[in-house]
Amino acid sequence: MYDAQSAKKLINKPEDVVCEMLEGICDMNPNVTRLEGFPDIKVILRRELDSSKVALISGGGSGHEPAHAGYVGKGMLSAAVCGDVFASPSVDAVLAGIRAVTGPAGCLLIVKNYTGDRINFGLAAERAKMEGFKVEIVFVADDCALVQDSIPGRRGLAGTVFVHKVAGAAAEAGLPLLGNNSVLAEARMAAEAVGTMGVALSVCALPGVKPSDRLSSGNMELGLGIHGEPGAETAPIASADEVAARILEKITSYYVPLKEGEEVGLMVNSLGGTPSMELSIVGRAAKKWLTSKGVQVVRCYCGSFMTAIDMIGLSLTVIRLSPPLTARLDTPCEAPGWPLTAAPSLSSAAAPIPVPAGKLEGTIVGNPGEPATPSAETLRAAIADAANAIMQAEEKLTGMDQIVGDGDCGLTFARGARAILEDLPKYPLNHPAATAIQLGLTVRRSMGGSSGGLYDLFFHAAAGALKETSPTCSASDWGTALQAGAAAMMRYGGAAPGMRTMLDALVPAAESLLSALVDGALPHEAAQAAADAAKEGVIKTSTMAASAGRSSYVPAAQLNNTPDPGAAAAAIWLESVAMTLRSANS
Ligand SMILES: Nc1ncnc2c1ncn2[C@@H]1O[C@H](COP(=O)(O)OP(=O)(O)OP(=O)(O)O)[C@@H](O)[C@H]1O
Repeated sequence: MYDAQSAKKLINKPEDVVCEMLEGICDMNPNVTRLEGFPDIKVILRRELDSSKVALISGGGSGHEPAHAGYVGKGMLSAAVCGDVFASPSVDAVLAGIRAVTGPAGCLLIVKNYTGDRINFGLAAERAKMEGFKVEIVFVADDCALVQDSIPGRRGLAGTVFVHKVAGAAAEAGLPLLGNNSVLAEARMAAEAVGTMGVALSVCALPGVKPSDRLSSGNMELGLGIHGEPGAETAPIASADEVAARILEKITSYYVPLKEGEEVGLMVNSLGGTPSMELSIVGRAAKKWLTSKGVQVVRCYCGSFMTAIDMIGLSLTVIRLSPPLTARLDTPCEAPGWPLTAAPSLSSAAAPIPVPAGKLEGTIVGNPGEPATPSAETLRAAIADAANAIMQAEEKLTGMDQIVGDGDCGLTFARGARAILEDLPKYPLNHPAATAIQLGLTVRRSMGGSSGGLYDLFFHAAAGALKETSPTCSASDWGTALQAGAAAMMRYGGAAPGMRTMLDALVPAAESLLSALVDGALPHEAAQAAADAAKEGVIKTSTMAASAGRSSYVPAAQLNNTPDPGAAAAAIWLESVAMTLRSANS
């Protein structure tokens, strides 16, 4: 019995996945349809076919989407013949596909090199020829993991998609099936120019099947296929840069040797479970590696092209290009699986575009060259200690935010604190208002997120309040500045105390600071009163309902007993300031 709970897959029944997926593909793409005989015959084909052009068919087991049904469209495949998950389609299905799309111009079958696909596509081609169809086959064997002379030979991997694209554009351009200048010749040229190798961090989970626990945490497999079979080598997980280098060394050392100045295309292919973020990081490393070898990476493709269901991992494919081959890759096509890729339209390398400086940026109002006054030294220590305290609390803040928010609070605050420590030597500490402006600019540049914007507002409003008195600031000026900062957060952030935000720490802190001073407290005592009020505010947030920030999206029951991380951060830096003032006073 299928256990949806433990399988964690958005399917109905494991036995229906392929049919329902293909129905979905047709429902969502008005340019394709299914062939009669479905579901025994699982062929997805273009609704409008031009029989004067060579037809292209590919296919194989399902589970590699968008390969191959996602590549059916004008300019790429005429049809995709789909098998069950990781199982080659039947001879009858391939033959039905050939009969359906092949006109007088003939048909090319692009087949990944697997024994089952070779047999079923090969037999279907032979039978179709006997029926009078012009049919040719190109096998793609782009796997670079092993130097292999065994019978099955190298596997067909993501490089197959380049062959689809090149042959598809050639067919669309009206080239004949056979001859020197033909669809077959171009498909072969692409197949010979391409090499692929993958890395996996997890084993894929077939619908309804418990995945193997072969890959322990901390390990990766290099040189795998796309059917969950073990890789050629198991190794401890390495960095993106190292993995890209290891894969590319292997690809280019034997199968796709590259000369300096040669042009290549690069494909970064998710095996199904890898986030775009990681694909881009590896893509960056791969492009850098190739460029460092003097190779020109003229096209990059990044995304899901040939997956292994939900496997975490990716493959890199390198294709040696010449201008005609590149032009085939650039030809527009209507297959939804092929990406809209930017071909460089400008000749010079892309350099970052400079941002015109705003009025405030870089304008240091005070003079950092002046000798520091004693209060400037205290301010420096207070800022440094507070930033260090926030950095030390990163893990704690993240832990809270993972329960009540989006899990980035510790990172965001630590990023801001680190940047403040970097910028601190440049702050005009003799001039508190100017320093507050610089603090605002630092957090604006570094923190990001809602809390970064809110602290930017906070510091700029605080600077406004300090300007009246700057450069000499009393403790009550600092209290007023704290109050003004919190008021600006409320004005623009829309929250108020009681809504489970950092205001629940900052507002009582400002009030306590000012009232302690009115009661005759010394500055460091008033600062301690502010820190204590902030801590009490933090405790209160644990039982508050959230009506602002990410916590407002979290179910109320999950919030209970965990304080608001932004409030906790405020209490941490206020406590640190109080300690610094206390030691400056002793
Ligand atoms: N409107 C607001 N006013 C005051 N403080 C807020 C507000 N929204 C969020 N916060 C505070 O910011 C902290 C982090 O908030 P949140 O997780 O919403 O933002 P973020 O992660 O910094 O940014 P993003 O919204 O881009 O994810 C919260 O713990 C809360 O204290």
